[in-house]
Amino acid sequence: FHFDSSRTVCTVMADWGKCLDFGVSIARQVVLDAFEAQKVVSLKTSPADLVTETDQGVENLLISAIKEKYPTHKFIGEESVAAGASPVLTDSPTWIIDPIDGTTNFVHRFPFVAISIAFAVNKQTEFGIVYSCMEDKLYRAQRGKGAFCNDIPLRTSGLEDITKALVVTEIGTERDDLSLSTLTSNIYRLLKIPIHGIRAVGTAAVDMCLVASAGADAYYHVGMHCWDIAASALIVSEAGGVVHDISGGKFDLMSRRVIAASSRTVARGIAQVVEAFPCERDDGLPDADQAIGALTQRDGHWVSNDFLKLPCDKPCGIVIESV
Ligand SMILES: O=P(O)(O)O[C@H]1[C@H](O)[C@@H](O)[C@@H](O)[C@@H](O)[C@@H]1O
Ligand SMILES: [Mg+2]
Ligand SMILES: [Mg+2]
Repeated sequence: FHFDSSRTVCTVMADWGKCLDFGVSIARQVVLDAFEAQKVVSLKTSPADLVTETDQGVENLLISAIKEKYPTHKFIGEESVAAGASPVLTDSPTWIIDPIDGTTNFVHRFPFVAISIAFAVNKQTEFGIVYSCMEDKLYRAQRGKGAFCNDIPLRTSGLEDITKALVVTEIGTERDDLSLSTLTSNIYRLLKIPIHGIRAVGTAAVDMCLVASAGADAYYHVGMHCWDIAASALIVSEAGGVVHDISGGKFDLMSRRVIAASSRTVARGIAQVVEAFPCERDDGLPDADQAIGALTQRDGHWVSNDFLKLPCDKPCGIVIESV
């Protein structure tokens, strides 16, 4: 099976604007109509991880609208994954969808709620949009073609001096001691640099679009999901920003760790003081920390105390001569 990604991307590119504008315009009306209404709220992974019938309805609406046009494409949707669908990103053309980013805000009528849709081929995001519903701001980017908000070009602040930075992050849905102590100590260490301040809007997608539009200078988080940031990571980089792993290394969309910043200097400054707590990758593969954690010392060697499952899904042992 040879997948001609260039043709598919061009085809989808040719009319993604119309297709998505159509999908978003319907989804937008559903969200706005439901914003003031009473909601039926369910819990997912914690007492703070909320979902409503509107999240599920908007996701179904978007997926069926896109499927009608591109029946062979794949989907990673937040609520489909919650219902058991596989979140593994393959080389196939894949739509990564967060139907309502900021569900807690939506439930409480805190007016920052976004729809996030990204399109990836060969695991590379080709375009993405974030629609901030209550602000009526449509952020969009196409790889190599810049980033825009309501068709106005976006540029990050370009700030290099972290002591002058306004940083956004999220409290997330974790409520265990390790996650919360890591999260709060990260905020403490950042403020002691010092920096100008920290904000949390309640939607990762809008947080990152604030970095792209110079409303903030950086965003960092551990625990969000690929659907929260797939579109906005491209919007930040197309606005001249940088997107890295929380360690300052290479960004990995499925790792649930990110720093998006106005410059590499600011990103490095954040990476030097923030720590990550362990959280399972979106695709369920072992991450580097877990892999090392799975090793024990024996006869002076580091040996794997169980087999690591690698992307090839074949068990294998690894021996590290020295660490
Ligand atoms: O509202 P969601 O789509 O669930 O995304 C939220 C997430 O649940 C929360 O943990 C935070 O990471 C927010 O920044 C996300 O936008
Ligand atoms: Mg989200
Ligand atoms: Mg969501």
